[in-house]
Amino acid sequence: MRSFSNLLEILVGMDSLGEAFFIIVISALFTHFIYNRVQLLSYPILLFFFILVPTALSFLLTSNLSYSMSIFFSFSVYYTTLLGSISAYRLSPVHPLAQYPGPIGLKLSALGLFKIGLSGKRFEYIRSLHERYDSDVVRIGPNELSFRDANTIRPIMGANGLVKGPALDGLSGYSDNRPLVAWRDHGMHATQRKAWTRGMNSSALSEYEPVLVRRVTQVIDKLLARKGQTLNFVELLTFFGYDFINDMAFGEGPEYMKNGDPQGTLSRILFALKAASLLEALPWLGHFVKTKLESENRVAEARAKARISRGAVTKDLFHYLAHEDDPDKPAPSMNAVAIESILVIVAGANSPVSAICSALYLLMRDPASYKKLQDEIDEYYPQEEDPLDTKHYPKMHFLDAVVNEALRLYPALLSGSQRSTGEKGLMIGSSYIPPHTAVRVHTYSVQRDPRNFFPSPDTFWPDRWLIAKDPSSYDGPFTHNTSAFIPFSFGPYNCVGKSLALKEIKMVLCVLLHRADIEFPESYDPDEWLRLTGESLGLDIARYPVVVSERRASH
Ligand code: HEM
Repeated sequence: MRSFSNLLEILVGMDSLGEAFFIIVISALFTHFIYNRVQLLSYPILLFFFILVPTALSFLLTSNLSYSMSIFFSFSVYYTTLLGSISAYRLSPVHPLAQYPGPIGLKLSALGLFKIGLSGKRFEYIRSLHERYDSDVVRIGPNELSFRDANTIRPIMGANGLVKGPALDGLSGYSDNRPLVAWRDHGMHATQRKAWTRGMNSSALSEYEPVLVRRVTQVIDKLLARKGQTLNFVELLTFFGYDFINDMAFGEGPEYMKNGDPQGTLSRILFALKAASLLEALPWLGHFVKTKLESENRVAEARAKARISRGAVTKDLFHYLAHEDDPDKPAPSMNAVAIESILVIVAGANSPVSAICSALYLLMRDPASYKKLQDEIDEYYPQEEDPLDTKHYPKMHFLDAVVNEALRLYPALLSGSQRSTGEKGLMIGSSYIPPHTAVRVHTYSVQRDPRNFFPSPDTFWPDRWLIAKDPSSYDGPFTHNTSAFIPFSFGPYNCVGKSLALKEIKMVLCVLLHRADIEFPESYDPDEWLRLTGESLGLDIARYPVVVSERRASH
């Protein structure tokens, strides 16, 4: 009461300059109040609150100050108050996320995570925060939490879990025409996913298999054509991945393995993914800037449109996405189908290639596992059997273990996929997460947590997957929590391409180790790969050189 009467006394005693500054401060506080409730995301609204209001307020000062000084002081006081008020609120105990630990820089602004993203090591940084604060929940943004506890996977990502967070809004330019992965609305997502599910069912996959066989044969022949020489494995595999996905999705493509990439298209896509990943931290920027991914998007869309107009030559993925398989259903618009093309290319090519390259890297660093896998392949595929024939893959437990272990250590989405608590908020255990909080289960931390995988959670040890099936075969403390293994995500937004991806990864590894021996050149320091591998929109795998020698000719 006393402070209120003090305030009144001050106000009454104020001169006109004091009153003017007081009004500017109150206006800035009001803008913060609005900012906390509404997204100020259109040019006219931004112009109003951030330019027009302080400009109009400067007129209150013109009776005491020159016009230019009035503008200067009005903007200075307005912005200082606004930023001060926002910062104080975000750091204060009244902020809804105040109870969760995190570095001050990240609590203050999403720019903090944006800056970490530039290093490509956001995944390692977030894991280090969980360790530093010894907490399963850390605050990684003013309004974002990261979770490390495997028990949160189901409530956050499961069937009754949360909708997608705003991270990918910026990439879609907030448009109503989005690829499947970017839909936040459960209903729209479920409708759009139906065609994808048909395009990835077992009969569709068997249509794609001859294409895969042809491309795998081609890539191994390419490798062996340069036996004894040092070659860039990741680049060749990337060419393979893009050639396969173009055939599988559009029925044809630019033939990177044959022609190389003289136009630098793939380097542009990979660079664009890095730039685009930064928009994850500041999605609202998508209202104002177009990323380089946007231009690659247009190229991919043009290819999809040409394919749809041409009609199917084979039953490729767009055969299903464009409902050519079900002519009785109303066909989706050309734009709605074409928008999927960049998702097909990027998710369909990069993720399996990253998995193959990380598995091979890890095998080459672990000669015992390398030999064990090669022995298993030789056992199932003796000389007279063809490893391109997938019939034995389901029985090859060590192959399965190698692929799982590579995906455990290097999942495609190292930092997981963002969700939002929406209007209702979320109760997890005894903690309440307030409405409109962005949350992510941090895949990299969960999959390397010793409470889920023990011993040696950071070590490539495929045998753990065999021991899990027969725990009596291991003497000592052992933990293997498969519900903490989520490389393909979990719940309604999980990876629709999982079966195709696993078939592709297994076929390449099987045929490669069947026909060739492969190792790093002596001059190469494999630790360099660990330093350079990072995170963009997905796993950004570093290149490494290999030397191959031939074991046997093809069938
Ligand atoms: C090792 C290979 C792969 C891994 C680790 C992987 C991982 C993932 C993950 C983690 C998600 C969830 C994304 C999110 O929640 O935001 C996802 C979604 C998706 N993936 Fe994959 N993926 C792989 C291969 C593929 C392939 C070959 C395709 C086929 C073209 C594909 C198509 C998709 C699509 C369309 C989605 C969106 C699903 C939806 O939102 O309903 N992925 N993938």
